[in-house]
Amino acid sequence: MESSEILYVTLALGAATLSTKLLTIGKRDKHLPPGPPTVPVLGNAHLEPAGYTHFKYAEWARQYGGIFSLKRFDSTVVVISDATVLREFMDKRSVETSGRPHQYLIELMTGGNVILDLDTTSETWRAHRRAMRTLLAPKAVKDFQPIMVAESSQLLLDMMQSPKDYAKHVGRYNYSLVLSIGYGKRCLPFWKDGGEEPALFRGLKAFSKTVNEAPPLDDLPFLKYVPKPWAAWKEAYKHVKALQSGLYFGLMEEVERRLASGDTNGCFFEDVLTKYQAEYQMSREVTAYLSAAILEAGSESTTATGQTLVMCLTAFPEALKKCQQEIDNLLPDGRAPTMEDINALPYVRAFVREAFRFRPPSPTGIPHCLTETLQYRGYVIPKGTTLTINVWGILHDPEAFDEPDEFRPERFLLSEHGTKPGVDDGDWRSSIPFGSGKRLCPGMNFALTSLTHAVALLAWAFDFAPAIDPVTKQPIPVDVNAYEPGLPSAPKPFSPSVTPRTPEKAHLIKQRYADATLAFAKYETFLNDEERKALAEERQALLD
Ligand code: HEM
Repeated sequence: MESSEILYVTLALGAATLSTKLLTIGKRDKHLPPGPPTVPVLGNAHLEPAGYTHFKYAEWARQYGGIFSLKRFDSTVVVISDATVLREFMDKRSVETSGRPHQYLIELMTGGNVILDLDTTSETWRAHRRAMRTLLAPKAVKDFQPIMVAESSQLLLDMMQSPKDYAKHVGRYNYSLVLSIGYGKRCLPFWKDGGEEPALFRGLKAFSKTVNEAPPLDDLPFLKYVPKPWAAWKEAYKHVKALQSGLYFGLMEEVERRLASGDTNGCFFEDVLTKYQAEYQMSREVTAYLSAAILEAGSESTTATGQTLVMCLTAFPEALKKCQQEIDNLLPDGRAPTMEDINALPYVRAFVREAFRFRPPSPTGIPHCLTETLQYRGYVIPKGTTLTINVWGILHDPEAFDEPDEFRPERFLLSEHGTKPGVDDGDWRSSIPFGSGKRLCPGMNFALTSLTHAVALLAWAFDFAPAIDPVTKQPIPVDVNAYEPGLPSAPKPFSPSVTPRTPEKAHLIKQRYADATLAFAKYETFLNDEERKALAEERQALLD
């Protein structure tokens, strides 16, 4: 054969192989669970909406069942939409179902040091997980009660003084809690006196923006090689990395300085530096990045949920009234509910559980990845498959819940999981919004305790209602369907009117805040003498 003929045959064979390969990309293997029909190359990628995917997943679950699959180009996603499948496949086979899909851009930003993104076989994951268990053990959480109570008094005062800023107040409250217990340092109302937003919030916003604006680098890896002028993410990720590591190392160094000067206050990071760093063999970098587990994981979802709770208090007057009646019956002397009172407030607890069901903060969970090929119900699901828990679909399944789109706390008084009569709820668990298996959220009990206490206090203290439009004099309706597209899922801003229920309660709110001065002092050592004096005067002035 002539050399030109050899070249021609080689090219033809190459083209044929490539087109055969291209035709298999996006195709669903016959052993996978069913799913929507695929098209070559894209698979189902063209059918998946860019935001609010949970609505589409819930629709597909009704069509294809409690376990269905999607093809995204060459990769496979399995979506779990049924409590029994969740238990059998995810929880019971957690050793194989608890990996995390690798995300190129996130790894660049975090340097592979963040618990949420690591495989469970990684040493860093194990060390961070052990540390979180120590921080969030029931006994430790009990020790932190004084600051939790003190922070809740700041929350009530802030809500009374500027209800329109409810989102900031809820964010500050949750962040200050984890900052105090983790690093022994409060977050004061940062918006006062033109203060700057905390670095954590700026870092989280920059992180989400970078991830949302980047092209699909994991699905189309060749995009990684697009030159810088056409790939803004290549600069953006460096900015995020610098912001986050600056915050984490900065906080760690602050605690180191306090330890060196003997100015300690018993916060968790003092134990990390003096004990756990050596015990869990954590490098300096791995130790610093524990912040991501404490601060980011610890405040983002709780803040989104806190905002949902304020929305529900505002939008559902009947449910608010029932919370208030229950609290008033339990505490006829009018004192504020304590954490110990929560057990005696079943309706308030049902209100919180219904809010988690009605608007779960992670409606499609956080994706896992299968680390070994598994067989389940006759399907063969290959290693590397992304596993998504369709939390929204499970908690809005009309087969399981009466009128799932209605906010009705009573359903949790009638059955343990709020399911309707006749539903076999043996496979259900109340922790579905918090993930599954080895990766189940370690902060679940802490979050439930602090949020339920906050709701009890807010309902005790205030009447909530939609704010009145100053021009039309009509209430501005709260749209309970208006949610931000990102994760965790938080309501779009709304306008609540928040009024103390009685003048006595308004006074008690100020009194509680002034009484918290001592509990706060331990966490305000970063203030200089002048700042401390000004704050003491401000607290006293409230009571004058
Ligand atoms: C309303 C509050 C919260 C919700 C809804 C929530 C939800 C979740 C979810 C869905 C996951 C993923 C679990 C999985 O992959 O299966 C998770 C992981 C995690 N959460 Fe939470 N969380 C909350 C509060 C907290 C708090 C207060 C902390 C700590 C103080 C915390 C620390 C973590 C950590 C460290 C992880 C990573 C676990 C891992 O990947 O192994 N979370 N959370």
